[in-house]
Amino acid sequence: MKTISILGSTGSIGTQTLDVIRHDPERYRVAALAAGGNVELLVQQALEFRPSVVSLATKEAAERAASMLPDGIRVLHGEEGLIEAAAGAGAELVVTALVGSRGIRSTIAAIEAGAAVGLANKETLVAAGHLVTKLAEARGVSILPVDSEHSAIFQCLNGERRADVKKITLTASGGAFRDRTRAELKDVTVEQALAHPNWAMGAKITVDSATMANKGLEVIEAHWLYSMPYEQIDVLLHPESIIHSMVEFTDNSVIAQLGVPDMRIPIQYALTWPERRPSPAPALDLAAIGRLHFRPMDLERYPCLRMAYEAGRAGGSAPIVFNAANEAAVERFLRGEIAFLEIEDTIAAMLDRFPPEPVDTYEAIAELDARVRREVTALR
Ligand SMILES: NC(=O)C1=CN([C@@H]2O[C@H](COP(=O)(O)OP(=O)(O)OC[C@H]3O[C@@H](n4cnc5c(N)ncnc54)[C@H](OP(=O)(O)O)[C@@H]3O)[C@@H](O)[C@H]2O)C=CC1
Ligand SMILES: CC(=O)[C@@H](O)[C@H](O)COP(=O)(O)O
Ligand SMILES: [Mn+2]
Repeated sequence: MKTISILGSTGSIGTQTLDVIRHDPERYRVAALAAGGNVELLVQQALEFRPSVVSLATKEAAERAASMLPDGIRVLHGEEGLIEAAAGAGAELVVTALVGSRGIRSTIAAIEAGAAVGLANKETLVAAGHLVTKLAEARGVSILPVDSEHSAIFQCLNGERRADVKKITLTASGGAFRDRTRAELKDVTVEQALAHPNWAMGAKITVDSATMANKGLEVIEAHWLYSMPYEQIDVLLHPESIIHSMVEFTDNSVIAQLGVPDMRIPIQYALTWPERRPSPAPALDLAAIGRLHFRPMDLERYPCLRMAYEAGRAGGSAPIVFNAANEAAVERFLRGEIAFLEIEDTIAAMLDRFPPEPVDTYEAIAELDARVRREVTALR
């Protein structure tokens, strides 16, 4: 039986992780669940899975949850509650499914406690990849990718020698606007940006898919997870999201991982690795799909991806600035305060305003992240 804590249990990844657990209940015990403000769903999950710790974002939310839960469950809140859920509930594996850079601190806490990490929160590696990978190595802790592309690469690299890898290729669906020109992006609405063609995900990542910032974050995530130079990380448009990513070797052999676009497959692999188990997700039927399509990536069409490559290559503070500017701009877009194309303008402005410099501690990352957010909020 594996003991698991889930940070962000009420979100898209969190609820699908619980679905994987529900499908194979003898194998898992849930140690802790942490969420933001969705008290009703968290309480429902706690009554079903009986963790010893739950945490919510605020004291008020935690008090409301406590009034609905039995005495045996400790109800915590805020950053301290998150850290306790990550590090104090005895989990062997912590699934990090918070959205955004607020996931960094609790991921570090899980690693410091010696727990393996099922990493969905890609912003952690984008902003703190240099610290988190070093810490995980020092503690002998595995970071198991949940992100579908990185799970695919993880599976393709199984048993291979790193020296034999020529390049990795991340596939990109193109998101909600894959068939629009840049001119056609001027007046797109929030509702249109949230209509991802293949995946049902949280709002922030769905907008990131539409701007291609998601693939930019994933390029940086792959750089840290697989110690891969940016020159050896490619992106290929693949509208069907059936090939989740691939690895090309020195002999020009290419190994790809395929499956239906259902996150329960990569989530489950992070939970069961190195074993495989029957999945609640449907099987892939290539004959029914018939054809798969591919298009080259155009960095002029997708400046967010170009800026992510540049920020990743520059290193130091640049990916932190890219990530914080993107998060704050997407929040503003979702609130209707800025237009879709102003997301990329905001990132460009922040990368100009904050030239790359070394950032070597978690505290310095958090401080820079907050400064960039303040600047974005103050724009216009
Ligand atoms: N969804 C997907 O298919 C994929 C997601 N990812 C990555 O996984 C991460 C999660 O994405 P996704 O599940 O889509 O996001 P969602 O928005 O669906 O879920 C976010 C979760 O974070 C919780 N949360 C928000 N604020 C706080 C807070 N202050 N304290 C504690 N918890 C908080 C939310 O709680 P509440 O709802 O209760 O407020 C919710 O449980 C992201 O980094 C994303 O990029 C990667 C690959 C695929
Ligand atoms: C499911 C998953 O891993 C997402 O990150 C997905 O990759 C988003 O799709 P895009 O390829 O459109 O970014
Ligand atoms: Mn992905």
